Amino acid sequence: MLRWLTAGESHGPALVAILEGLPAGVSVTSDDIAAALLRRRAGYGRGARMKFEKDQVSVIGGIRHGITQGGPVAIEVGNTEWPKWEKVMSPDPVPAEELDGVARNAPLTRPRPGHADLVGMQKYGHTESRPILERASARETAARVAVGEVARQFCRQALGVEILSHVVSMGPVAVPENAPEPQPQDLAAIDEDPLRCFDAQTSARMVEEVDDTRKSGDTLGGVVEVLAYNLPPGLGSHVHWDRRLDSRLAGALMGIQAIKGVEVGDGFRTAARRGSEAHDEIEPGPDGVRRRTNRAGGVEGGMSTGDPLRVRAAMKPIATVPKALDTVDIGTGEPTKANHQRSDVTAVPAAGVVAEAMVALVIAEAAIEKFGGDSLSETARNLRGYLDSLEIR
Ligand SMILES: Cc1cc2nc3c(=O)[nH]c(=O)nc-3n(C[C@H](O)[C@H](O)[C@H](O)COP(=O)(O)O)c2cc1C
Ligand SMILES: C=C(O[C@@H]1CC(C(=O)O)=C[C@@H](OP(=O)(O)O)[C@H]1O)C(=O)O
Repeated sequence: MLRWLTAGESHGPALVAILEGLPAGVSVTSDDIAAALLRRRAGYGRGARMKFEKDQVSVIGGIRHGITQGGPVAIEVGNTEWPKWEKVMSPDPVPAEELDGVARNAPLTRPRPGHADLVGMQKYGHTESRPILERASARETAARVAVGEVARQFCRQALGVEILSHVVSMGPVAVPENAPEPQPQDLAAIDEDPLRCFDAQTSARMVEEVDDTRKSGDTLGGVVEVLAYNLPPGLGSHVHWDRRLDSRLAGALMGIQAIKGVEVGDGFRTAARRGSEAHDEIEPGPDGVRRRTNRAGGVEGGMSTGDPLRVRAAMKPIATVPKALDTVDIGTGEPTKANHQRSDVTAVPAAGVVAEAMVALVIAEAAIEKFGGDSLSETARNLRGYLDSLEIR
């Protein structure tokens, strides 16, 4: 069984993540994790914070000399901005006079629409939103990407699975429906594109859209697509709702801050088609049976089919809109404008990197469930044995 958890706040000293249940023998270094975190920070449209803040990776346990040992993998992602927040976010009590007049400590009583602020204050009994927004912030996704990188290496080394993502729409600007699907070797080129879009012409139009939006004091959302190649057939199961691979992927993607819709395969587009145009017909192929198309996105009956996995996640526009939205000051009860300091214009490219991490964690979990193994070689051997013994190919 694979389990993982994160802890930490946006302006705390560090985020931490623990990944438990991963076989021994996966090669992964702090540099691999740091590189994954750098990818998450990149992307046109992100705000000032991405420039001055740095992630500091320390592996606390579970990896020795670049190889997982079989015990829990614990990773700390330190925040270089912590000295500025040491008093405001101190875990221990701070004398009142030391906080007097500290601007960062001013109570945030103007909850931002579209954030966890208002309902979080109600639910947890706070009179200001700092305690809520610190944990709700998508800074937490740095910890997910850290453990997601370990899971990705497991997927690659044990299963030969490669995971990538690209931005397919930014606000109203979308990649054409018939554009070619990126392949694993295209990931480096996608990462070089300012919007992580696999279509240079569309990317240029997306950049313009982000610039226009920034100028008008507004924000943007969009859609990312994650692809996973070389999955074996049979991860997940049709027998129970929470064992379905599609439901687990949907939950994992919806669990990313600001994701409001998930599509598996052609998803919502399928709903508009007739049945004869919606499914993937089966035919004899040179290596056994195969599907003629992959409209289902590599999942049928809640199980991976062996065709490329294709899922999309729709991100809402950033909620901390610079031309601040209407709210109520909880201290006075008066209408006012929401708290705003700065924000990303869009974080869709970063959301794609986070989505890759979530997909890697779900695939790793489903593979460990099916193939077991306390070491990488044992998992790989069990996978080979399963593939060799498949009666229908
Ligand atoms: C990578 C990433 C970066 C984000 N950056 C911001 C941001 O700068 N400003 C903002 O208001 N929301 C940002 N968000 C979204 C908020 O965290 C999210 O909307 C908020 O926590 C409320 O959660 P909900 O949208 O899922 O309801 C970001 C999300 C992600 C995934
Ligand atoms: C710090 C990160 O993202 C932050 C996520 C975030 C939010 O509300 O989710 C809001 C912004 O922070 P702030 O409100 O302090 O400017 C982003 O910069 C990160 O991704 O590392």
